[in-house]
Amino acid sequence: MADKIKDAKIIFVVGGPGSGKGTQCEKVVAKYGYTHLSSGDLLRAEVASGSERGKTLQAIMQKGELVPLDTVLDMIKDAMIAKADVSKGFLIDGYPREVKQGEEFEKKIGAPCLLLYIDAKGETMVKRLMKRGETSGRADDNEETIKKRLDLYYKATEPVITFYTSRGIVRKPLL
Ligand SMILES: Nc1ncnc2c1ncn2[C@@H]1O[C@H](COP(=O)(O)OP(=O)(O)O)[C@@H](O)[C@H]1O
Ligand SMILES: Nc1ncnc2c1ncn2[C@H]1C[C@H](O)[C@@H](COP(=O)(O)OP(=O)(O)O)O1
Ligand SMILES: [Mg+2]
Repeated sequence: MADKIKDAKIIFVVGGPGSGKGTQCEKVVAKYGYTHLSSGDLLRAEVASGSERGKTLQAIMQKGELVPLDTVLDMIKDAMIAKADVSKGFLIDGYPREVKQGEEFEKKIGAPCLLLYIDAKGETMVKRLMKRGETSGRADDNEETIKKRLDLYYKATEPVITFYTSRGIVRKPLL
């Protein structure tokens, strides 16, 4: 099964919470026809299913913490395999959240050819998320959780940008 995605074109899309990852991915999909897979969307679908695993995930996400690496990586891998026959390439949005996630992805699936870094100022991200929270219904779009997500982004996810910059595959789209 995993053979199906062995040579897939992989683009990581990384940025802070509310930086506009999902918004930019939709534009890339419209222009290039790649398959958009958001780790957050996959996790929220599991929560919406009402499963026991979904309940555990919901509690973690509500606190603004990262769910276990194996859970999110398995979900992405399954979603990639399901689309392998029709996909021209994959936009992996919201992953890796920490360097270790990138390393495990490369071991189990393959290497990215590009990392799109969606950059935004902290205050912009907070403003956008508070606004999104008015209608998103997301349990994590509230002031307290937003602060934790932002702290975690700077601590755990920014090193991902540094890691892939040294490999020369980071591009920052001009928005
Ligand atoms: N370039 C932009 N300018 C203004 N608002 C934006 C921009 N990009 C995204 N937004 C808004 O900011 C919020 C977060 O965007 P989203 O794409 O959901 O980010 P992420 O997936 O990174 O959390 C959304 O409400 C979106 O409409
Ligand atoms: N790669 C990943 N590893 C661990 N947890 C993840 C993850 N991607 C998403 N999550 C969990 C924790 C996040 O705070 C939550 C929402 O993710 P998201 O939809 O990508 O949100 P954001 O608006 O912060 O970009 O889901
Ligand atoms: Mg998103």
